[in-house]
Parts: sequence; C-alpha cells; structure tokens
Amino acid sequence: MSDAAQPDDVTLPPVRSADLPPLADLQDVARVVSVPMRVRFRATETREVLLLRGPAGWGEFGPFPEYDDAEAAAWLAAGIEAAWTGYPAPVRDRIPVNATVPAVGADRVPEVLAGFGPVGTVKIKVAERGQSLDDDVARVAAVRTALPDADLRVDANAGWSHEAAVEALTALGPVHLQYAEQPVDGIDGLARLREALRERGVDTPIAADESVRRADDPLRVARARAADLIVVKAAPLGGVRRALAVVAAAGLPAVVSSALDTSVGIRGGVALAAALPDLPYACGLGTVALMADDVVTDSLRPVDGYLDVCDVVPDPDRLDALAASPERERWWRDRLARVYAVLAARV
Ligand SMILES: O=C(O)CCC(=O)c1ccccc1C(=O)O
Ligand SMILES: [Mg+2]
Repeated sequence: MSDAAQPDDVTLPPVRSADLPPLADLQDVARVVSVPMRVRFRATETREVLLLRGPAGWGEFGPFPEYDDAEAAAWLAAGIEAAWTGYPAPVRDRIPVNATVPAVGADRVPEVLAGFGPVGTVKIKVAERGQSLDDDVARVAAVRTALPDADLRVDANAGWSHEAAVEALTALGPVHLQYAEQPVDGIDGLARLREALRERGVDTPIAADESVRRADDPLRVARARAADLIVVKAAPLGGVRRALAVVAAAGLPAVVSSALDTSVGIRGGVALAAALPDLPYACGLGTVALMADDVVTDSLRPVDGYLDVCDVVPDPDRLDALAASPERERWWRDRLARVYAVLAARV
C-alpha cells in the first residue's frame, strides 16, 4: 500500500445520483425481462432484471429479490450511470475472465466448463448448504483434471464456519488455490481465519466479496487488513465510478465480478475492469455462459478466455420474447419507484 491512498484518509463518494432523471422517464424506458438459467446458481432458475434505455446507452437494475430498498439503491445508481452518464474511458480493450462453476456434482463439471470455452482461470463454488467437504474436494478435483494448468479459486459465499474453513482450505492446500473468496462471514471472521491459516502454514490468499459489496463501509476490509484482495462489482457498489473510487482507496488488488447479469449488466463490469489502473486477476464476468438466453443477439461471452470491451444493444425481439409476466413487471416497476425514492432522498 505504498503509493496508494490509505483507506483511513479517504472519504468515498456517497451512493446517490446528483442528476437523477425524473422517475417518469425511467418508467417510460424500463423493460423487465426474465432470463432462464442454463445452470442453477444461487438457487435461481430464472434471472429477472429491469433494463433502462437512456441517452448514453442501456443500464441494468437487477438487485436480487430479497434485497431491501436501501441496498437496492446502489444498483439503481449504477443502472442510471450506465444509461444517462455512460462509462469512463477504458485503459485496455479486452478483459481476461474466469469460468464460474456452480455447486454442481463433480460429474457435471466438464459440461459446465464447456459453456465457457477455453479459459486460464476457474472459480468454483464451495460450501453449498446441504453438501459436504467431500463434494467440494471432488468438484475442485474434477476441474483440476479437466484443466491441469488453470489457476483455480474457490468461493464459499461465507458458507463455512471458522473451523470448517480451516479444515477445507487445509485439505485444498495441495491444489494451490489462487485465492479463497469470502470463506467465512464478516470482516473479523476473515481476519481471524487468515491468521489461523498462516499459523498452520496454509498461505492461500483471502479475498473479500460480501464484506465489500454488502458492507455499510466497503473500505473497512482494507482498514482491518482482513483480506489480501477485494472483489468488486459495479452494481452493488453504486456504479463504475464509485467502484473505481473504492479500489483506489482500498489500496488492495481487485478482481471484478458480476452479479449474474444479462450482457447489459456485464457491460458495466467490463467497463469497470477496463478502467482500473491495474488488473492482476481474471474477472468473474463470463457468467452469461450460465444463462440459457440473453437480451442481445451477440452476447458478451468469453472468446479464448477474454471479453472484448464493446457496447451492447438489446435486440427488440429478444426483449419481447423474454418479457416478464405482467405480475412480475408490476413488482419490478413498484420496486423501481420505491428505490428511486430512496435515492432521491439522498440527493
Ligand atoms: O465471480 C464469478 O466468477 C461469477 C459471479 C459470482 O460468483 C456471483 C454471481 C452472483 C452473485 C454472487 C456471486 C459471487 O461472487 O458471490
Ligand atoms: Mg463471491
């Protein structure tokens, strides 16, 4: 953290939109879609999002259904940034991406990997409720067999206890994981685990995800030195510019990831990855490969492990074909109005 800003000295820009377009404009251009998944992920079989077409392009508003309006406000700020402001200038024109393997049985690993094409990095979900450490070890081993030279990382989504994480990451030690993402819950939990692993000679780097994107203060991880790197996502952090500010202030290496978006949302992650001064890791932006459909005809899917930095425009026929039911459309438009009120109150 030598020449980077120290998180103690920094105030982040708040999540708000100084030039919020009128709600009626948002409702006028909103399209609600329901996209079927090819592989079940986060207990989700279809992914619903609300898309916005503004003067600068298309934006996505897709907070997960269980998120409350205050948490969803950051996602709306990100969608408005994309559609009304546009993205900052890129410093690279293609983004290395990882394949993402959900908590499937080891026998399904080859089929899941095939959807991503050739990649040099794979993220494997572990610690799924109802599964055992043996299931995780078998899934990781199946990926290692399929791709002997790939960098492998695991993501527990805070699903392990401290003891379970120590046991699992010790068992996975011989795999030489690139890092373990949010192995346990909470910033103190990450810091304690990191310490315990070091004492046992397990040097797997620890990445913080939920402790950045769902925390009141996304910089507390860095201040507490609770992780070796941070995962950043444009939508939950309030947009590309605010996510860039988080990375600059944190002074830790950052990996950009998605929230299971359509190609419109992935475009935001690509813009973030393209604008970061340093991009030391492949990004979790290949997830369109887990969907069975998309709102564009030319999806942002990895080719030889990379995504090109280029704009995406939804196809009118795909938008019609994927239109959500009238009930779900009403639910999303009501949510848009409530979350808009949260953002407007912060201006
Ligand atoms: O990072 C990736 O490889 C893909 C994205 C991903 O894992 C994800 C997608 C939706 C919600 C949460 C997560 C997560 O990183 O925990
Ligand atoms: Mg994660």
